Amino acid sequence: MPEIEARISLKDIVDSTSNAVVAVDRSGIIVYCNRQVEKFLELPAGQILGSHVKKFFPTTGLLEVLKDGQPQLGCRLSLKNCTYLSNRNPVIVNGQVVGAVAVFQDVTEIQNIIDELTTKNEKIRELQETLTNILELSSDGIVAVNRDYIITMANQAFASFFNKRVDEIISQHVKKVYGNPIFPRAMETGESEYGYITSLNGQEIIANRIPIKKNGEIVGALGTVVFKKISDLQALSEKIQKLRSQLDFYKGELKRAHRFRFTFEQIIGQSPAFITLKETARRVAKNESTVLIRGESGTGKELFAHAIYTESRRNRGPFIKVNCAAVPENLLESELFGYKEGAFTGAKKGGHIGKFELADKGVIFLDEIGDMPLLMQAKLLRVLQEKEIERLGDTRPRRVNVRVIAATNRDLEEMIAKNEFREDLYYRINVVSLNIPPLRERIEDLELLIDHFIKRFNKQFGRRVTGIDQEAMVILRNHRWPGNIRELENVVERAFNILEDDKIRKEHLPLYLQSTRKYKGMHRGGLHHLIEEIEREAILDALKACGGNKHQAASLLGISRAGLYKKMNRYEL
Ligand SMILES: Nc1ncnc2c1ncn2[C@@H]1O[C@H](COP(=O)(O)OP(=O)(O)OP(=O)(O)O)[C@@H](O)[C@H]1O
Repeated sequence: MPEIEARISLKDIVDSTSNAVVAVDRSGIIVYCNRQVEKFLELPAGQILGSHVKKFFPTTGLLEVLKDGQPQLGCRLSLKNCTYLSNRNPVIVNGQVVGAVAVFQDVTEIQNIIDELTTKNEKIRELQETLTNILELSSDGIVAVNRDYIITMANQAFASFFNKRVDEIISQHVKKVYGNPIFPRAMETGESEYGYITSLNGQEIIANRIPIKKNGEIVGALGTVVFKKISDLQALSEKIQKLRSQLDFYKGELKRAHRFRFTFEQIIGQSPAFITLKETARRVAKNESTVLIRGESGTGKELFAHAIYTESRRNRGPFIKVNCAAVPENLLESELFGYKEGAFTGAKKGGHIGKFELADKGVIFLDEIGDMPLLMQAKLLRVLQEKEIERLGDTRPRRVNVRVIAATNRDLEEMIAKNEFREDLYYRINVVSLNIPPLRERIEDLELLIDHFIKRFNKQFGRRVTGIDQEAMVILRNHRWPGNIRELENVVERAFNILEDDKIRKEHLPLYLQSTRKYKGMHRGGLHHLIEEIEREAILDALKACGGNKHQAASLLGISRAGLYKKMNRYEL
């Protein structure tokens, strides 16, 4: 020992520690500092010794230690962005405090670690709170177990299956809480299972079980109850089914609406009366009034109804068409107003939405309103007045926001006189009336219309037909056009099917239009055969001109409907 003392002084030892050491005398004057202090203050000892300690360490506690003789241990202080732990002790000689010494240790790194841990702890606490919130907000029952089937986490929705609180089931073995543990498979195979049916406390449920893995090893499992009652699922499935069929319907209607979305620009006609009519219709489109469109068959009533809808504020809503003449009388009510599930035998499950409900916020187009049975007319009137419908078999009224556009080719005034049409309904729907003139009354539009159809069929057939020759034009101009524009459209389409060059000529027109053709074919089977051939072709043409409507075709041909059916049978049409 004495030898070591000779070679290593006490100063050398104190200088070698990583701690800084400062000693003051009774009056606080620095009498000693080691090399760490010189380094820290970046001054040589000569400039430190003899100065008052406050000069270099303004917050020092050494003066207090000098005063009360009590050591101060483990004090934390910050100097030059570093954190130090300081132990301050009095220097006592002969029972008297003759000075004080402070030893500082740089703990910045430790402090940084502590700070980091504190922040992490805070984050963990926040995460825990979020998780607890999620668990409690979820209406699905959630439970987690560890490898030993001890419940480590659960929410109230799950605990409620057993009429318990969460804290009563946490840390319990699953078997203690409920008889049939739902986890073994997930725990053993490590595979998730979704949507399996099981029972929990006597209640049939649909659940998922998912293994919890850590570093590839199964450490537990998570169970979630998706449906508390199977009946919930059935109700949901029915709802989806219903929505799906509604969606299909809407898709179809949307397609139709896109296909047939007509504007006034597409309604061809330059005759003065027609221009005035279009202007009136445009104006009418902007308000909400019910519109009655009148005109012979094929004059473009539906086209006008569409254009009014397209130009109206309701054009983002649906356009729903009902052909009152085409729907059998006994089905018209359910077609218009829908029915409730079980309303009658054969009623669809989930009921059926009527056209009025489907047209909500849009337009309903009641075509051939003159053919609506009287009983339905009364029901329609009530809906128009009350703006509410009742589904068949349902007493709950449902509000509908629908604009009505009706059309007919019948003489409603005459029908009223014969008690075939209700006068009150007539006044309800006849708020604004648009009369579309037949083609023969605006024959000046014929050429324009033919041009329009030629362009359309050129596109459709990929042809380059340039027009119609003079002879054919004269024939068409002299025709009475009982089938109106529809008939003309069919005549042009028929010509496209037979012509080979670029002009429509007389021979491309249907037989009933070309008066000379009758005599061809005499040689083939005599007069009787010829008459039959002409009759057959005339029926075909009339049907085409009337879009397949037999009632109209019969009146076009000037025969009864029964007569038309007979002839159609005979010619196997
Ligand atoms: N002004 C027109 N311009 C162009 N095409 C027209 C015009 N008017 C009618 N059409 C066409 O004629 C055909 C018949 O029109 P629409 O169905 O609108 O007649 P409608 O009066 O409603 O017939 P119906 O009384 O038989 O129901 C449609 O193909 C339509 O596109």
